[in-house]
Amino acid sequence: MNSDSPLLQASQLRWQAAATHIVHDVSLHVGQGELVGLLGPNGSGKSTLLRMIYRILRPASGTVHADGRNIWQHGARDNARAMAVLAQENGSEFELCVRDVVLMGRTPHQSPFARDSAEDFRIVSESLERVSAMPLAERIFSTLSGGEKQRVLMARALAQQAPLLVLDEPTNHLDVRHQFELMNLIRDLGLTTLAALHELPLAAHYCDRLYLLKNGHLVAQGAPAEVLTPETIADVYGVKAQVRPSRRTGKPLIEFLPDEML
Ligand SMILES: Nc1ncnc2c1ncn2[C@@H]1O[C@H](COP(=O)(O)OP(=O)(O)OP(=O)(O)O)[C@@H](O)[C@H]1O
Repeated sequence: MNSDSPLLQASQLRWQAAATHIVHDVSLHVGQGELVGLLGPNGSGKSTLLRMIYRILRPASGTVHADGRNIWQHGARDNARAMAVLAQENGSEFELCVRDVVLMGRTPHQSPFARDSAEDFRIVSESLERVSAMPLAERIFSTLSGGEKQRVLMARALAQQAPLLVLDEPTNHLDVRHQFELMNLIRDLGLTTLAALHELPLAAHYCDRLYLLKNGHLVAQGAPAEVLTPETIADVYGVKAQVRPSRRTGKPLIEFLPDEML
C-alpha cells in the first residue's frame, strides 16, 4: 500500500432496509495514526455505516478498503488481521471467563487447531492490563457490569493487534473516569481508529477529525472546531449550545443550554 493512502477508505456506501434508505452514499477515510469520530443522533445510521465497514452488512453500493484491500474480496480471518472491532452488540451471552474472551482476539493469528501459545497468553495479559481489567481475568464474562464488559471487549480488540480499530460507542456504559481512561488509551495507542461516539465533549477533545451524520446523510466533516459549531449542533441534535475554544487546549468546549430547547 502507498504510505500516503488512508488505512481505511469507505466510498459511496449506501444501505437500505425495504424501501427506506438508512445510509446515503457516505464516504469517509481514516489516515494512518488518526483518531476519527463518527457522530450523529440516535438512529442517524452510525452503526449501520460501521457494520458495512467491518464487513457484517454488505452495502447496496459502494466499497470499503482496509489497508489497501477491498474487504469483500478477502475472508473474515484476513480482515480480522487488518481491523479489530468493538461492536455494540457485545455478546453478553458469553459464558466464558474473561481471559478466554480476550484470547478469542488471538484467533486470526493462529492456524486452525493450533493451541494457544505462551505468546498468546502474554498478549492477553498485557491487553487486560492496558484496560485495567486484570483483576477480572478469571470472572465469567456474563457476570460483569456493562462498563466492565466494555473494557474486556476493548482488551479483546487490543489482543487482535490489528493496525485499524473500529469502535461502536466504546464509552457506552463507562463512568466519566473510565471514559477518559479509555479515550486516553485509544489516543496513546497511536493506532488508526474510527469510533462512533455520542459524547460531543469527548469527540471535541480527543478526535483529530469528525464526521457528522443526520438521517443517514453526511452533513459535516472536518476538524472538531469546524464540525461542532452551535449551528450544526442545533441543526443535527436540536439542542442549543455555546461553543468556545478551551483556554488550556484550544479545543472546542461545548456548553449545552438544555433550558432553551429548540
Ligand atoms: N435491519 C433493519 N431494518 C430496518 N431498519 C433498520 C435496520 N437496521 C437499522 N435500521 C434503522 O436504521 C436507522 C439507523 O440505525 P443505526 O443503528 O445505524 O443508528 P445509530 O446512529 O447507530 O443509532 P444509535 O445512536 O441509537 O445507536 C434506525 O432508524 C434503525 O431503526
